Amino acid sequence: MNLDRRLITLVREHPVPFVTSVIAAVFATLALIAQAWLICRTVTILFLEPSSMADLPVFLAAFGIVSLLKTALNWYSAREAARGSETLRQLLHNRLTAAISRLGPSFTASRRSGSLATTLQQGVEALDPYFSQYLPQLFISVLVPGAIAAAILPRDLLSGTILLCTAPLIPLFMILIGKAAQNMTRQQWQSLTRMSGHFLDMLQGLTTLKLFGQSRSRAGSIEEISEQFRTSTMNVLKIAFLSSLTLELVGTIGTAIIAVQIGLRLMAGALDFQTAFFIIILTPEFYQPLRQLGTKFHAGMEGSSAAEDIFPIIEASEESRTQAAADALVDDAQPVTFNDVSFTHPGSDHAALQHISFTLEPGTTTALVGPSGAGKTTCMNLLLRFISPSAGSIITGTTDLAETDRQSWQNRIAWIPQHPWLFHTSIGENLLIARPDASREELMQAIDNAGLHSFIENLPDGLDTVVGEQGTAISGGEAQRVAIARAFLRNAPLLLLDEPTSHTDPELEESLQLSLRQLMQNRTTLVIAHRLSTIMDADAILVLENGHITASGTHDTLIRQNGYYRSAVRTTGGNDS
Ligand SMILES: Nc1ncnc2c1ncn2[C@@H]1O[C@H](COP(=O)(O)OP(=O)(O)OP(=O)(O)O)[C@@H](O)[C@H]1O
Repeated sequence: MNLDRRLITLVREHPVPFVTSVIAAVFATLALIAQAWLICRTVTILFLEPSSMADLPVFLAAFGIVSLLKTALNWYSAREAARGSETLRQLLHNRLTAAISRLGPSFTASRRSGSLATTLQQGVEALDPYFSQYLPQLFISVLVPGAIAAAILPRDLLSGTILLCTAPLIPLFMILIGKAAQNMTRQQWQSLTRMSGHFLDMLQGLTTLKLFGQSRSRAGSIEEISEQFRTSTMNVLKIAFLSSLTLELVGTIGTAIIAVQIGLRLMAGALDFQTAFFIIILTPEFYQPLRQLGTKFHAGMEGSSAAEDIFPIIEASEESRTQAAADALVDDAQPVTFNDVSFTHPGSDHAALQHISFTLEPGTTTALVGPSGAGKTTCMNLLLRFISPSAGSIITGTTDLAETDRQSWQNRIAWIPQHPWLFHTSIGENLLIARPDASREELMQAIDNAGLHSFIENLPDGLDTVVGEQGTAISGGEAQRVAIARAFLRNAPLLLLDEPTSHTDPELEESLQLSLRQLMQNRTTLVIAHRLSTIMDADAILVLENGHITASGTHDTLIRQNGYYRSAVRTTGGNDS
């Protein structure tokens, strides 16, 4: 019946609007029964009991009041359900966003951005009809027919029994059809997320596609995926129409049986007119909620499918939070030691790191060098706690990093990635992201230290100039300076630095290095070195090859050994890894 346990648990957290909605719907049904009785009374007086004509104005007035009440109650029921749905969707959206941010970049990197965005937006929105229509309707379709049957049974046992016997056929058919439709709805949802992922991928890589003359063939594959989505949508719609038709049929046949047997008994004089009329009016209303449940069934299935995408993300992040909740706060400046660490990426058949051991001594600079794919970024991600070791441990002081609070650990880190991300907002806000409570003086000092002063002075609106996506264009070197300024603002004891591979002009390069050297002073630094020339002064250089540390030492000791480091320095002239 599309009753996802996790969605129901969510409703239990905020049950009031839903309970109110169902109660209002039940009262609306009572008003409907009263309305039916008043109509019967009025018609009976008009045609069969002229002697009671004096009571007619009272019945008409009561009919007007009850009709108004019923309309108001139905409106209130729908409004409460919509309010409950709004609260739950907001709650789920917040939890999902928090879960994604808690799971971090290694999680987002493992998912296609487009499909993640679809889950976050359309997935949560797909739950609106589930919460606001399908779920209340489930209760209404039990309570309302129940109330109507209770009103009919004491007046006419036969009609009541026919209603009670035919009613279960509707949910029975719904379950049978639902089972067939479940897979199709799932397929439709998967096609949608796949299509979104593919589309975003294509948009982001449009330059590359154009350059290689592949944009047309890629447009073809978008067409193919859209066609798959269209086919799966049509399949789902076919089932939805089929289920509506079946349920309508059951409702119509049930109504017809009641009408025929009532007509026959009325003609035979076995039933009085008022009771017969009362039952005839109420019978379609008896089937109505069940029919509506049929039309909302599709919304229920879509909600359940979306939930299957949403909840695994929240549950995965809950696991990591449970672990973090028991954690201690991180101690201050301490050596950080990799103790026999191994790591295999999920889904990969080989280990990215195998039995790695080294120590970052406080206040020193350690450089990681090695060919592409050696495991340098994996080391950095382990330190950033975007991922955790598959075996071995990382120790800070005497505490296992896994037992410390992740946020408090990350607060002690300044990270300069290879491609710093600039948000579509002012340059000032882009900098303050590193420390939102920084004073104006601290911000200006960081800008000075990073050598960004003249760049910002020349921007049309200074610090308020919008940069990032579609904002003022910013060069790779300037973006790197923004990252350095962020690190100055962060003022964290542990500095992780992924050197940019692109060459800037020598003058800019020199001034970037100056800023970096100033930043590295008195901090524990780990640098992924792509330009070997920049790490000659490092306190320790670790050579990483194929997931193993194959050599370590200073520049002077390593250059004397016949290994990767010496050959890399010789082949690149000390300029590139
Ligand atoms: N998300 C991932 N899933 C599966 N395997 C991965 C993933 N990320 C990296 N790897 C693999 O792990 C190994 C180490 O990769 P890593 O990115 O750490 O190397 P690297 O030394 O930083 O390379 P580069 O200098 O080119 O950035 C490689 O074999 C890579 O293919």
